[in-house]
Amino acid sequence: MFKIGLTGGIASGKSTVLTYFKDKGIPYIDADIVAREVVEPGTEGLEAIVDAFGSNVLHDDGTLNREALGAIVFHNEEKRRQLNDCLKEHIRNRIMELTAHYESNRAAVLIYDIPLLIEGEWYTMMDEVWLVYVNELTQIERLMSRNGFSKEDAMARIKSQMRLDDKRSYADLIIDNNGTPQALTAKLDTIWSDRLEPLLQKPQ
Ligand SMILES: CC(C)(COP(=O)(O)OP(=O)(O)OC[C@H]1O[C@@H](n2cnc3c(N)ncnc32)[C@H](O)[C@@H]1O)[C@@H](O)C(=O)NCCC(=O)NCCS
Ligand SMILES: Nc1ncnc2c1ncn2[C@@H]1O[C@H](COP(=O)(O)OP(=O)(O)OP(=O)(O)O)[C@@H](O)[C@H]1O
Repeated sequence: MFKIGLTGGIASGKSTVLTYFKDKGIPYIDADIVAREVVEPGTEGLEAIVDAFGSNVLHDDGTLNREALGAIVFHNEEKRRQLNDCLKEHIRNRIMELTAHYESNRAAVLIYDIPLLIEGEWYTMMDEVWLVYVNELTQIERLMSRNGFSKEDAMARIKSQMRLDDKRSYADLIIDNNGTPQALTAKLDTIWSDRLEPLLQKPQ
C-alpha cells in the first residue's frame, strides 16, 4: 500500500485537496476527524484533557468546548504541548488501527491528511509527502474568512505550527494553492493522471 502524507498549514487547502481525491474514491485518513473521535464523551482522551485543563473546557452536556480549549492552547505554547501530550498516543493508535484496516483491505493507495505531519514526525512512515502550500498573506486571509477570526487569532494559530516555508524541504511534491480554485483543480487533474492513476493500475 502506497502511503501519501498530505500536509500543509492551517487553512492552506488540505481538505480541499483531500475532497478531490475522496471524490475519486481514494481511501483516506483525516487526522482532524480522528482528533475529534478521541475526545468524544467517555474517552480516555477527554478524561486526560479534563485532568489537565479542568472541567471549564467542557460544555454543560459533557462534550468538549473546542472554542474554550482553542482560546487557551493557541495563545500558550506550554498549554498546547500539554494538550498534544494528552492526545498524541490516542491519535497515533487510532491512525495505526485505521492503517491496518486499509492494509487488510488491500488498498493500493492511502492518503493521510495530517496537519502536524512534519511536527509529529509522521512523514517518516510515508512513501511520499505532499505539501499544500500558500504564502502567509493568503493563509491569514483564508483563515480569517473561513473561521471569522480576527487577524490576531489567525496569526496565533499560524504561529503555533512550523512555518510552511520550512516544511517545503520535507515534501516530494508541492501543491501551490495561491491561485484560484480552478487553478488548483487543474493541478490536481495532472497529479491524478501522472501520479495516482499509475499507482492504481499496478498489480497488487
Ligand atoms: C484545540 C482544539 C480543541 C481546537 O478545535 P477547533 O475545532 O477550533 O479546531 P480544529 O480541531 O478543527 O483544528 C483546526 C486546525 O488547527 C490546527 N491545529 C489543531 N491542533 C493543533 C495543535 N495542537 N498544534 C498546532 N496546530 C493545531 C490544525 O491545522 C487543524 O487542522 C483542537 O484543534 C484540538 O483538539 N487539537 C489537538 C489535537 C491535534 O493535535 N490535532 C491536529 C491533528 S493531529
Ligand atoms: N484556491 C483557493 N482559492 C480560494 N479559497 C480557497 C482555495 N483553496 C481553499 N480555499 C478556501 O480556504 C479555506 C481553507 O481551505 P481548507 O479548509 O481546505 O484548508 P485546510 O488546510 O484543510 O485547513 P485546516 O488545517 O484548518 O483543516 C476554505 O474556506 C476553502 O474553501
